[in-house]
Amino acid sequence: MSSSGSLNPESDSFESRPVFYIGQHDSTRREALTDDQYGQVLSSGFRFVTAPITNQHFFNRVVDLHRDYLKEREQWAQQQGPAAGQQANPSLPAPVVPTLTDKDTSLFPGGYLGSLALYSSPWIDLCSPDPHISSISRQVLNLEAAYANFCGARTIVVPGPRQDDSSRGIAQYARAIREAMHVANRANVIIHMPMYREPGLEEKAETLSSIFNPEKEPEAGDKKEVDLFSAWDSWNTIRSVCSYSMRLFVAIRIPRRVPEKTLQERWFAEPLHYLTISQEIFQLNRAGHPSLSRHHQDLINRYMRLRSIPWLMLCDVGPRPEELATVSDESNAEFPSLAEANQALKENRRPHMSAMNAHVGYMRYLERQQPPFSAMETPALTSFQDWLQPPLQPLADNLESATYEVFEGDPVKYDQYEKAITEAMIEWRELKKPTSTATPENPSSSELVVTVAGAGRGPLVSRALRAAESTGTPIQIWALEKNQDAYVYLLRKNKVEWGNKVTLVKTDMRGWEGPRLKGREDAIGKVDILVTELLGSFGDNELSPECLDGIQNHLARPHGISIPHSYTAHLSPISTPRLFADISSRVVGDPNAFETPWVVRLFALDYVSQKVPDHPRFQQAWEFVHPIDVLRADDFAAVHGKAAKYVTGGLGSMAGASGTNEHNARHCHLTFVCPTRGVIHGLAGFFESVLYASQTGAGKEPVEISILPDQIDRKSRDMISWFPIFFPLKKPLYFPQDTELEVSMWRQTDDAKVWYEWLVEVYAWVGPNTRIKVGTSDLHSSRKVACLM
Ligand SMILES: C[S@@+](CC[C@H](N)C(=O)[O-])C[C@H]1O[C@@H](n2cnc3c(N)ncnc32)[C@H](O)[C@@H]1O
Repeated sequence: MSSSGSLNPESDSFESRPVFYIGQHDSTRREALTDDQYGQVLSSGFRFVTAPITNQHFFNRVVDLHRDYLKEREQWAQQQGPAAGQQANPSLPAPVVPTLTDKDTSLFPGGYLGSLALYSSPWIDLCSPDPHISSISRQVLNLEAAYANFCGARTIVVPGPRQDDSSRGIAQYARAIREAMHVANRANVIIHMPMYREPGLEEKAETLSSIFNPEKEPEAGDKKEVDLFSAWDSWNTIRSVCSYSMRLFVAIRIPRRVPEKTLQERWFAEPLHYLTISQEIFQLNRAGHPSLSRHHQDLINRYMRLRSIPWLMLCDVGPRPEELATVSDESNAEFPSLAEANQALKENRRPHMSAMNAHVGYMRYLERQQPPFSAMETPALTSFQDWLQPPLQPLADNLESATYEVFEGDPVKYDQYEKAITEAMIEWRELKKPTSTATPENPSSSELVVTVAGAGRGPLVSRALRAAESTGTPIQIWALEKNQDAYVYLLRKNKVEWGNKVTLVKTDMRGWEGPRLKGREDAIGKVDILVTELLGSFGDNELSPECLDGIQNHLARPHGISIPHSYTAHLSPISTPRLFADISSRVVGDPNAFETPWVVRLFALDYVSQKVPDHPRFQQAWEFVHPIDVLRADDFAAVHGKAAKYVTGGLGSMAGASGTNEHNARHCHLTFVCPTRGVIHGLAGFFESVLYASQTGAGKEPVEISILPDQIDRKSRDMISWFPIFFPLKKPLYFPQDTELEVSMWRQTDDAKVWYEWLVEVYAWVGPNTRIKVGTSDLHSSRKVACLM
C-alpha cells in the first residue's frame, strides 16, 4: 500500500505529529485480567489496561463488615436502654477494615504490573457525611494504596468526588488523598474528574453510601443550573491540600458537550495524565463506525500539544468482559474456521489475533488527522516548554560561544534589525541630516558613523554592513564587546569576513571613550547610528537602559539614532500550577526561588483575565525611550568624576545612594478583569520594542519586534530569541467570579543593582458600585537575586 509523503516516515516530506497512547478501562471489571486476557486486549490495539486493586470478594467483605457493625450497634442500643447521651458518644468503637488477604485481590508483584494503571475501588465514598462510611472508605483507600505501592504500581487512579456541593465532603476527600499519597509514597496518584458536571453523565455505580443510605433521586424541578467550574474547584481544593505534589495528577472525563474555551484552557494548564473518553461520547457515523464531533477532535488536538502528552483512556468500548471470558484456545487459533481466516485476512492480521477495536481504529485515524508539528514545535523548542531558567546576568557573566550560536539560529530578530538599520540609513539621506564625519573642510560628507555596542560574535555587525551596502551608504563602523572571548572571535571575523572594515574595541560600553574618526584620530567624534541588543524577556531586565545611559553621550545630537528606539514591558496574571509545583520543589535548595523572575517558555498556562474595554489581557507596565536628553548621571559625573558612585546598600536610591539611576526606576498599577473564578500563580511578563520609527512623517509602520502572544505574529512572526518571563507568587491566590486583579510592580534601583517588586490584590464586585478586597499576595522582591550594574 503506498502512503502519502507526509505520512511515510521514509519520505523527505514526512511530517510528524503527537503520538496517541491509548489504554482501555472497563468500569465493570472487578478482577485484574489474566495474562491471556491482557494479551487479547493489547492485540486489539490498546497499549495499556486498567486493573482494580481489589476484587468483588473484598467489596462483599467490607459491605458485610458495615452491615454487621450496624446490627451490633442496634443490639447494643437495645441492651443499654434509651440512654441517648451514651448512644451519641463519639468515642464508641467504629468499624475497622481488616487487612487484605490473597482472596481480596488478583494482583501480585512482577510481570507487567508496572504497566497497568491500577484503579482504586469506585464504591467507596470519602465525602460521605456518615462518619462510619467515610472512615471505612478512607481505610479501604489506604489499604489499596499501600498494596498497590508494595506491588510496584506506577499509577493509582482514584475516582474523584461525585459532586462538588459539599465543601465538607471535598475537604474530607482532599485530606484522605493526602494521606493515601503518604501511604503510597512512590506511586503517582491520579484523580479521575469530569471536565464539568454534565447533566445525564453523573456516575451511577453503587457506593457504600447508596447501599446504606439510599437517597431519593432529585425531582426534575430540583435540577440546578450547571456550574461549569465546580469540578475544577474541587480539584483545586484537592491539589492545594496535597501541597501541589508533583506526584498528583488529574484524569479528565471528556464530556458529551464540549464546554466553552475558558474551561478547556483551565484544564489545559493542569497536570493532565489521562483524557478519558467513554463509549457514550462517541457517535456513530453514516457507515455505523464510532466517531467524535469536530469540537471533540479540536479539544483532543489541543491537549495533545502539551509537552507531557496526556494518555487517552477509552472506557467501556470493549473488548467486552464476555468476549474476554472465552479466551482463545490455542488449538482453535491454529485451526481457525474458514470464515475466521477470511475475516482476519481482510483485517490484515493473523487469525488468532484479536480484531482491531473499532474505537481504537478511529482514534488512530484521528492521530493521523492532527496538524503536523510546526516550525515552532521542533523537539528542541518543545523541550523548553515550562522549563525554568534563571535570567542572564549579562554584565556580571560572559556568554559562551554556544549561547551566541543559539541567538544566531533565529533569523527573525536579525532581519528586523537589518530592516531598521536600512530604513534609518535611507531616511538619514532623505532628510538630509548632517553626518558626524562632516568637517569644515568636507561639510557634506555622507559617511555615517555606526556603532554596534555589545556585538557578541558579530551578527548585527554583518547586518549593519549589509544594510550599508544595499542602501549605498558609506559608513565607518565600530563594534564594542566587553566579553574578552567573544572579542577574539570578532577579531578573527574582521579578518576573514569583514575585510578589516570594522574597528573593534574590547570595552564595557559605559567606559568607551567614543569613536576616533578616520583621518582625525587625535579627536573624539560622535556616533550617528548606535545599534544595541541588550534586551531581556521583560525588555529592561538585562539592564539595557543602564548600559545605554553609559554610552549615549557619544550619540550625535540632535540627529543621532538609537536602534532600538524604545521598548515596553507587559504583564498578564496567569494560572500555571505546574510551575508553582516546580518552584515549590526548589525552595529547599534555593530559598529565593519564589522571588526570582524566571525565563520560561510558558506553555501549560491559563490567562485568567478577559479582554474588556480599557482592560486588555496583556497590559503595558512601562516604557524606556532612547536617547534621553538630560541625564542626572552626567551632572553627577561633571561634579564628582565619571568613576564616582555613592551606594550605601539601602532599599532604593532614597536610602543613601546618589540617585543617578533613579530615572530608570519605574512603577505601574494595572487592573485585570476576571469574569470567572480561578487561581493565579504569578505574572507572565513580555516585551516589545520599536527598533526604528520613521522620522519622515509619511505614516510608515515602525520596525518592531514583539514577544507578546497577541502581537508576535504581526510584528515578528516565528521569532524565538526570547521566551517570556515569569514572576511567581509564593502562595496561589484564589479569586471568585467578577473579580479585578490589581497588579502593582516596581523596577527598583540603588545605583548599583536593579530588581523588581510585585504585589497582587484581589477585589470582588459584590454590588453595582461595591468592591471588596478578598485577597492579597505578599510583596515579592527579587532584590536578593538583583541584576548587578
Ligand atoms: C544579548 S547579547 C547580543 C549579542 C549580539 N549582538 C547578537 O545579537 O547576537 C548582548 C551582548 O552584549 C554584551 N554586553 C552587555 N553589556 C555590555 C556592556 N556594558 N558593554 C559591552 N558589551 C556588553 C554581552 O557580552 C553580549 O555579548
